[in-house]
Amino acid sequence: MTEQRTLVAGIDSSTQSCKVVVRDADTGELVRQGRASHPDGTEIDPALWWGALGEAVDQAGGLDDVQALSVGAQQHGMVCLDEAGEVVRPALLWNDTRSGQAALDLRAELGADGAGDRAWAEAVGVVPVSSFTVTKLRWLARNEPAAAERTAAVALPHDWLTWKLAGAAGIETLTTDRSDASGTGYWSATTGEYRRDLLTLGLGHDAVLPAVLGPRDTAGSTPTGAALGAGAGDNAAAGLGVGARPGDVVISIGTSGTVFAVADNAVADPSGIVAGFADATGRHLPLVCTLNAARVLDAVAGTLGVTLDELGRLALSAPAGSDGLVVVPYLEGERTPDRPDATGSVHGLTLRTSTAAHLARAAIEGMLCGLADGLDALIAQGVRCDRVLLVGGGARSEAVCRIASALLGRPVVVPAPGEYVADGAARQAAWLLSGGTEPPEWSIGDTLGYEEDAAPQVRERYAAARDKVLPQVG
Ligand SMILES: Nc1ncnc2c1ncn2[C@@H]1O[C@H](COP(=O)(O)OP(=O)(O)O)[C@@H](O)[C@H]1O
Ligand SMILES: O=C(CO)[C@@H](O)[C@H](O)COP(=O)(O)O
Repeated sequence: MTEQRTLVAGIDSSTQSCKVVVRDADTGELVRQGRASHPDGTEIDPALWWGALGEAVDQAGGLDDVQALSVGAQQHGMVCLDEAGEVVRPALLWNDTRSGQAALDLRAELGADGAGDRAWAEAVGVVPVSSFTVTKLRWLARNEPAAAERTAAVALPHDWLTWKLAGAAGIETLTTDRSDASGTGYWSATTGEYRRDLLTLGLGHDAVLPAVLGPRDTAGSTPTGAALGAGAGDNAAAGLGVGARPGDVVISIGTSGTVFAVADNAVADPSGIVAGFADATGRHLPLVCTLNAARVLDAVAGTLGVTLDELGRLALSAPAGSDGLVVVPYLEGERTPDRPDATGSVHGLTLRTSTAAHLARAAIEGMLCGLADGLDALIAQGVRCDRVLLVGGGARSEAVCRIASALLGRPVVVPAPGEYVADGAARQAAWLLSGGTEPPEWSIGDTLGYEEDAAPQVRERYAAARDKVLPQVG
């Protein structure tokens, strides 16, 4: 007789797609998985996330035999609901930069000459930039006042999906978790409390906010009786998925580029470079995020008319530093540094550097230099870095892994290609079932290690070019 095993599921509703994994709760073994695409764009009707989730679940063979599941999702997205729980307008995503001015206004309103930035960092661990929910709410209040007025509750992507999976009862039943609440700009990871005054400063009035669950709390159950975990922001879920411990720094190269670490203490960085988020285990997750990561590779591969694999091969055929060619990759504006209106630029063009190989390498180097700057900022905040783990779609490229090791000046460890956000959500669901004080031990399997000669000169030249960019037109 075959032994009945307990199954859990994890969902990653990320910027570009929805991924579902079904795993054995005890061993973590992958049993089934599915995936469906999201449309492009920086605002999206949440119904499209729900549709993609259904498609990905179907592809993963359904969830009827699953005993618990959790949702991880892109952070910060503004999902406004009215009294009846209807979506008020399409969600504005983390990478939508229209609220750049709103961010500046919110900072100035808490104090002049940098005092406002310090006040925000102390209050909620972040200094407003266009990514955060509170600045999107301010944009809404100023530009679509009727929609702001109709907004009775504000949720994040994973809150809304979890609520839908639980049957979407009234807006007062919405839940979130510490990690995602910490990216709103109106919840403090230090006190564990909402700052309703800051919500009101953004939206113009108070609203229902999701109850903030602890890592092992339940958000209810699905109609088929599966327990719902608290869920998490995608970076916190990835941290759980790779089993990050204090001393590990995770660099994720997806639509966003992120550099983060699990830490015992909260960070409050008044420069705003390091965000003082919470993690998915009850600890903290200081994090640096760039807007331009894997899509830079997509864009340059498209320009050159090559596949991503060919782009990597071309890049490795050019010398380190691309003979002085530098790509500053602000293709969607940038968040770190805070340049919502910037465009990308290419410097150092000569007859010698005007080759596909030079451009391919310079694009990968430029994208990674932004992340290397992020690692420096994290370390400057006192974060330990004993080991760097590289994950996300971009980590599937050998060229990215090799060049990352050279630019970071450290070895990098690359887990086997996988869906670590969805895995982290599944692990949280397994934790809910086990009820242990720590998540169940799941192995991430074999890893690859890359250790290249350090190339500080590449970062120095990038630093000289980094600020020489034009604003967007119009
Ligand atoms: N072999 C590869 N080489 C380089 N990049 C890759 C490769 N495979 C996938 N990617 C990149 O992965 C990205 C998607 O990564 P992912 O982590 O799934 O993003 P997100 O979670 O933000 O939706 C794509 O933009 C693509 O450029
Ligand atoms: O804004 C952040 C982190 O602060 C991003 O990391 C988003 O959470 C989007 O993630 P991906 O879709 O790129 O994984």
